Amino acid sequence: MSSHGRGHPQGGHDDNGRESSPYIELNRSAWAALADSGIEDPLSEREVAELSGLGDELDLDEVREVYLPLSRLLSLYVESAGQLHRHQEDFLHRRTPPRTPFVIGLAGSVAVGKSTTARVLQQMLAHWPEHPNVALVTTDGFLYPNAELERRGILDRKGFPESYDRRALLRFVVDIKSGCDEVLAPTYSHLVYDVVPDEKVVIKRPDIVIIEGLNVLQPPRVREDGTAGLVLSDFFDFSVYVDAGRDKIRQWYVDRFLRLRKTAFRDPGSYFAKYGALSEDEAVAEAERIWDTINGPNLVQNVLPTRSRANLVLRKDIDHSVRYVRLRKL
Ligand SMILES: Nc1ncnc2c1ncn2[C@@H]1O[C@H](COP(=O)(O)OP(=O)(O)O)[C@@H](O)[C@H]1O
Ligand SMILES: CC(C)(COP(=O)(O)O)[C@@H](O)C(=O)NCCC(=O)O
Repeated sequence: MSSHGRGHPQGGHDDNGRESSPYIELNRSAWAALADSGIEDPLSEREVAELSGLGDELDLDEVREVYLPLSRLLSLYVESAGQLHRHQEDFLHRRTPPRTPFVIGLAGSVAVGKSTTARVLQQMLAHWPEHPNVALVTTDGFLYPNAELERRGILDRKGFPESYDRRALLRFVVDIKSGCDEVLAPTYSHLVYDVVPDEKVVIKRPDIVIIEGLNVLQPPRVREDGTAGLVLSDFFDFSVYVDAGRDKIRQWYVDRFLRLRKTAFRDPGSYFAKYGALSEDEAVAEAERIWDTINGPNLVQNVLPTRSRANLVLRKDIDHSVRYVRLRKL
């Protein structure tokens, strides 16, 4: 265990008598010190402001202290994955190895700020000349359409594992990893609260693909005969879990709902336009109801249990800044 990290109760002891653990936990300043001080600011103040999601605080310090070390670490992983892939192709005597994009899974609760993290990583990784083409895909496009969720009686379980077309998601990531020149991803509109049937994201010859969503780290389901198939995360080269205390995330969800009430919900096309007329107290009660019946239970039952599977956990404080980082070192 590092002197600046925190101990873990699980595991025995290593040769030096220290507690052994597959994780290393670094507080913010210890993690920030891993950024190469020789590198100038990777993003401008304006870029940072544009990347920040609704209600998500993001500033240059966060980029320098949290995301710069992370993008350096990820670049090491990208390089070594590329080398390993080339060695394996040599072993197979394949003369023209297919390109295999590096895939990053990004998980975490609704309203924890995954999309901001994903956008920052996308921009920063694209600044490295070795891998300029970084694509970002959110899994909400793979949700079943509302009509299908209704037919299955699970419209009030949007975001739960069964609300996604998991087979299509798996096919998508296999196509990406197989080096297909062009892969299409379906899209979702938060405004309409449904998938958009005719709108696809086109992913062309990417170097890196970030797949962001609540349930990207779900383990496989065990079939009746005891076997289990492949899952999305089997194709991840690295995974990040954005984490915060449950009460904090609930608060952020309610705060965001109140902000959306003054912005997006005013749009007559919004599924939530009906909430525009609610008083502040009624809006808080409605946001808390949605949280306590859908997003909160999904977090506890399905999302949180996948946290230990991530290579890296970014743990946020109430002000949305990352307080410590936990890396799987083994
Ligand atoms: N009802 C909504 N109307 C418009 N935008 C929304 C709505 N709900 C969420 N969003 C936006 O969609 C994005 C994804 O939100 P979410 O899935 O909660 O993930 P996260 O907060 O972890 O990024 C965020 O940028 C958020 O501001
Ligand atoms: C669309 C979502 C399931 C998130 O999907 P993701 O991109 O994580 O796959 C979520 O934002 C959502 O709408 N949940 C349903 C409950 C609610 O209205 O907040």
